[in-house]
Amino acid sequence: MTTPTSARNTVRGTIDAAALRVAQSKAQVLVEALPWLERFRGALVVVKYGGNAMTNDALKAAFAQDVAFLRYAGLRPVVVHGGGPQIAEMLGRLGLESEFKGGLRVTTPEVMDVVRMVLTGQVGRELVGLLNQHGPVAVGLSGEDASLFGARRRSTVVDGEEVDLGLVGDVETVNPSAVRDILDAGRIPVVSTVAPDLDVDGQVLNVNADTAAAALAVALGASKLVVLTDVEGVYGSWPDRDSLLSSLSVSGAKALMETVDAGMIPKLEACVRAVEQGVPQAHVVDGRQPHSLLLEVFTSEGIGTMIVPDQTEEGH
Ligand SMILES: Nc1ncnc2c1ncn2[C@@H]1O[C@H](COP(=O)(O)OP(=O)(O)O)[C@@H](O)[C@H]1O
Ligand SMILES: CC(=O)N[C@@H](CCC(=O)OP(=O)(O)O)C(=O)O
Repeated sequence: MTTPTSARNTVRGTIDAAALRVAQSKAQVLVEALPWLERFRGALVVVKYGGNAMTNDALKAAFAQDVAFLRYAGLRPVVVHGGGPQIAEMLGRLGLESEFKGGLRVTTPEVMDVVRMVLTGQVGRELVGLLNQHGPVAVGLSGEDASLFGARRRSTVVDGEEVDLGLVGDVETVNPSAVRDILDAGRIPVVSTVAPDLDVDGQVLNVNADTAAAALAVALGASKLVVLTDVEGVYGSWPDRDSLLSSLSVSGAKALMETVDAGMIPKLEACVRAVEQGVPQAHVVDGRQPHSLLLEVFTSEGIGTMIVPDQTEEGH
């Protein structure tokens, strides 16, 4: 844990006008956060951290600072992480191949072993370690623990044809009691999204982390779902960089799903699912920008794209 340095017993000298302006602008940042601190005090926020946003150690450390900040500011963050690129890297090292269809990884039993090992044993552990540098707060668990998730196998449709994805599932049941226990103890749950198969005892399924995060946000009655990814937000006409949307209604998001590329489909599906089932707002935010989570929660303009129920035009 970092200890704040004390300025006591040191001579400051004269504060010049420029230094005073800097100090005042720092105070202004804190004051701008006040209404959001008041509004979200005690609020449960599910944060989905995508593997593509974990590009370097500094960014991961900044993410851990943000989540710890939320916790110490009195919110109740729940982290749900992905790890697609990390799974790909390990598959490569082991000489195994896998392909994506409709944004989902075709998962053989061998690939499933690697998915489980990387998500629960590697990515989840690393995030828990980073968070615990800010105090003994983070507890990792997977969708297998205390029956957190239950999933059923799913297929996908590509070019009008149904395609088998192997051991890939959709989360159909959520038992959030283990997550609640961790929250009630004042800690931060860090969830890996491997899920037991409801139809085959002992079988686990690979589920998309965006959709699992949405299902958990609904089951927990979260105030927000924030999806951190590798793009500034949702673009109305991708890849036109002038078409970044600051907010989007559920109907708008559904219409857009017809046009977006693979990676964005599960994200929009997840946000729509969360908002339709009672989460007041979902956000797609650029995880490559340090502290994007803090900017989303504690600044008046927020960042990225906010998805809200139809006919809602409120600030974040
Ligand atoms: N309309 C759109 N707006 C933003 N990104 C889009 C859109 N359509 C497709 N994309 C693609 O979706 C990607 C995000 O998905 P993905 O890479 O799977 O993220 P993650 O690993 O965080 O789950 C973006 O990098 C972009 O290439
Ligand atoms: C079925 C499916 O595609 N599962 C994903 C699970 C990890 C994930 O979703 O990671 P990101 O959030 O980093 O994309 C996969 O195997 O890559």
